[in-house]
Amino acid sequence: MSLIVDLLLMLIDVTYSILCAVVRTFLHPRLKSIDGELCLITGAGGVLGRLFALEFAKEGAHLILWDCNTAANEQTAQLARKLGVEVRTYTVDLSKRQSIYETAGRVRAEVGDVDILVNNAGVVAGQRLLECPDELLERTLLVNCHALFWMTKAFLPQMKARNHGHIVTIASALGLFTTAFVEDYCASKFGAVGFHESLAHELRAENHYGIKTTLVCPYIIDTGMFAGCEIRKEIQSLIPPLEPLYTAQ
Ligand SMILES: NC(=O)C1=CN([C@@H]2O[C@H](COP(=O)(O)OP(=O)(O)OC[C@H]3O[C@@H](n4cnc5c(N)ncnc54)[C@H](OP(=O)(O)O)[C@@H]3O)[C@@H](O)[C@H]2O)C=CC1
Ligand SMILES: CC1=C(/C=C/C(C)=C/C=C/C(C)=C/C=O)C(C)(C)CCC1
Repeated sequence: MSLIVDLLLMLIDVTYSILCAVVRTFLHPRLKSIDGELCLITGAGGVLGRLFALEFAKEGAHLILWDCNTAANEQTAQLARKLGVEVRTYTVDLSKRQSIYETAGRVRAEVGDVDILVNNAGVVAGQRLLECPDELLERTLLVNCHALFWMTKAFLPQMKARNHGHIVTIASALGLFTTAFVEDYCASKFGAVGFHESLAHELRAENHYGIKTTLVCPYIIDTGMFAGCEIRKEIQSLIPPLEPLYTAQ
């Protein structure tokens, strides 16, 4: 009996979500202007991070780009500068709390208050749990989940003081449901989703309506991060990987 009720509830939920998506296809939500805003993107040397940087730059936002890969981060910066915005790059290890706090201090001193924070950097161990070195499993939690605490502690106070800001969490569909062999990733992304939801509640409870939050939970994107990941052959063509540019836009 409870299985039938569960199935019915799921059907109502899915139907409602599809209806909302159809309505949004025709009635686009109002876009807010980010012209002149200061936007910090983590993992900006990666595939999605670079595309986010370029999309934000096209809208006139100035950029602060963070990545552990200095060369890739600089490449993103060069591409963004061609679009006429100011860009600063910082090399940082998001798996280390001290590295985050030190770099955040430099940003506050050298550039000023961040308006939009895009927590995009992410990693996956990519090995079976029992064969995976402990450090690699730990790193996934540190980068995908713990870093959200430290980034928010570093930049939310100035947002609260101005009642202005936006915190974007790039989580994953694997923060909403699970599949096999990605225990570290699922644990970290479920953590990211929980973090986002609690933070959104906090901002509402404190009447900080000028600070927005956005949670992004994409399915597999064609960036190479999940290159070996395949779904059942029968449904592969029905749900192909997402295009990186489509996802960023
Ligand atoms: N690709 C996919 O299928 C999906 C991805 N996502 C999420 O989207 C986000 C972006 O993914 P994607 O663009 O594919 O990944 P990429 O690997 O292309 O980009 C991630 C970037 O983050 C950097 N990075 C990794 N670890 C650290 C660290 N400790 N400190 C600082 N920077 C670091 C990487 O540097 P380096 O390359 O040197 O490690 C890289 O430049 C991630 O959060 C991911 O979980 C969500 C759903 C699906
Ligand atoms: C869509 C879908 C499925 C597979 C989902 C997968 C495999 C998602 C992987 C997401 C990743 C790797 C995200 C990275 O952040 C199932 C379970 C077959 C059931 C049918 C719907």
